[in-house]
Amino acid sequence: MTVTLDEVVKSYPGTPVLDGVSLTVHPGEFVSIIGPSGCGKSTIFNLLAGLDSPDSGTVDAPRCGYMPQKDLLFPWRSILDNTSLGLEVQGAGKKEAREQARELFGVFGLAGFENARPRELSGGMRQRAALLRTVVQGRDVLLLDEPFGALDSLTRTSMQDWLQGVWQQYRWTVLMITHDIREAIYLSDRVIVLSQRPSRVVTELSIELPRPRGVDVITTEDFARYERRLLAVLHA
Ligand SMILES: Nc1ncnc2c1ncn2[C@@H]1O[C@H](COP(=O)(O)OP(=O)(O)OP(=O)(O)O)[C@@H](O)[C@H]1O
Repeated sequence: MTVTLDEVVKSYPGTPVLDGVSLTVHPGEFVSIIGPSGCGKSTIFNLLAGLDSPDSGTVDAPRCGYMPQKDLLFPWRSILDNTSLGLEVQGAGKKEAREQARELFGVFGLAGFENARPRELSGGMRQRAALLRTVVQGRDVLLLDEPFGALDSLTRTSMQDWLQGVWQQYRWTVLMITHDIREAIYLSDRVIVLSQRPSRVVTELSIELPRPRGVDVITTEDFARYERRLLAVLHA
């Protein structure tokens, strides 16, 4: 099912945020949103997740799994119980929820950590656990709000590489917010650039780099060309 925002306008008291934003994400696509700080990226996610409503325009989204910037893992729950929580909230039995989550532990690089507490995990592992919790809920679309924003650059690079690989395998429909142009290019089929607040879509760039992508794609001339185009738009 396709995600669509059509001419969406949204203001908070005294702050016009979205000024007619239109965008589409097709099933199985990986799309990134980049734009200046405060331009309304998280607001778009809140609208898609049904946590807020637009002043005008339409939002048409299937059921979205939302991974917020903070991992929000409960410190007192095991990783298995943290990752099965979303399914339990949706009404699944505890045993069934745990089994479904457990099946993904290998792919998410968490095998053997089922009974660990969040504090025992590295930053990258915590983010993978938060993503696992979102994915296991079986939503049609994943909304990832700066999933790697808080990680150091080496961990971040290996997480991007890992996400590229699992996405290639599962082909989830993903909409991701990032501040990192290279991350957007490396992972996405399409990059959407927003203007300063009140924001509109200024550019959409299709990333036609062959998949699966390895880290060596980052040093290619095609990659550099995409990077230059996005930098030019963002600093126009
Ligand atoms: N619930 C709210 N009530 C009032 N103002 C809000 C609310 N949510 C967001 N805003 C304001 O709306 C603007 C856009 O916020 P939003 O978090 O969507 O931007 P963003 O692009 O995600 O920012 P960043 O890149 O810094 O994470 C900001 O000025 C913010 O202060």
